[in-house]
Amino acid sequence: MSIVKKLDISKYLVIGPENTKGRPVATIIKDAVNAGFTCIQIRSKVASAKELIQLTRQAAEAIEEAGKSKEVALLVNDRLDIVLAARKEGIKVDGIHVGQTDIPVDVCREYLGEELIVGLSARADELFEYIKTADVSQLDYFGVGPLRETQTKPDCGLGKDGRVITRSFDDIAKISELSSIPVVVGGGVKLADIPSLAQTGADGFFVVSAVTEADNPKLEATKLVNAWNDYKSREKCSVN
Ligand SMILES: Cc1ncc(COP(=O)(O)OP(=O)(O)O)c(N)n1
Ligand SMILES: Cc1ncsc1CCOP(=O)(O)O
Ligand SMILES: [Mg+2]
Repeated sequence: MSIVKKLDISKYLVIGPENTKGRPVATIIKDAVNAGFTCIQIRSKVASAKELIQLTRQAAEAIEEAGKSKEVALLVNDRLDIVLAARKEGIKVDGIHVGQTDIPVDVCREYLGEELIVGLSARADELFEYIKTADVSQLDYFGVGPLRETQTKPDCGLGKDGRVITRSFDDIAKISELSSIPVVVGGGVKLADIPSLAQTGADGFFVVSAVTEADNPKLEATKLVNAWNDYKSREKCSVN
């Protein structure tokens, strides 16, 4: 089965070398995947193309070493060229995440085909209307946020008036209900937020610093995974 059909964005790590306090990106990815993270995105605003390809290779190897290549998707942020170059080198990379001002979704789809993943950050302004009306025919999921302002991406959620629009748990519940494709929520998400986020009906959470800046990334990743899974298994019991 292609990875796009079993895409799991419930526990999603976004990571680059600028986030890790000097520690190897691949080691933190391996820790996160072993802890139960289900999706990894390589995101760097400072790495060169060559470095991004190398990071993608190391990430793919880390996922492989954890024995999770068939279920954990590896995406690259922004850079269609890196996805294509990495795949040409035989690296198992599964798709791309783009934002509203990045390469258009239809171009990504044209180059990546139907078997790879294309994720898109939802707009900040008029978000409810956007989620209701956006063309999602070539998309696999929406990234939504921020829950709160974050130093990792200070421009996240910037509205037309130059102010950051944060999302309440009620907003996220509404967005999750309105969206016809899966929704993953990030931006300032910490361990204490996971139970409330899991209750919103969102398909998952994404984090950078909660894992990448932790003294013990594996322990923090495990706590995040357990918090999400605990809520979801309790929810399942109460339905059955
Ligand atoms: C899962 C996920 N959601 C949103 C984003 C933000 O993407 P974008 O708006 O393009 O901003 P940059 O990450 O490129 O700064 C994301 N990367 N991942
Ligand atoms: C990549 C990205 N996109 C929206 S917020 C963000 C960064 C979130 O970082 P953190 O989890 O450290 O707040
Ligand atoms: Mg982007």
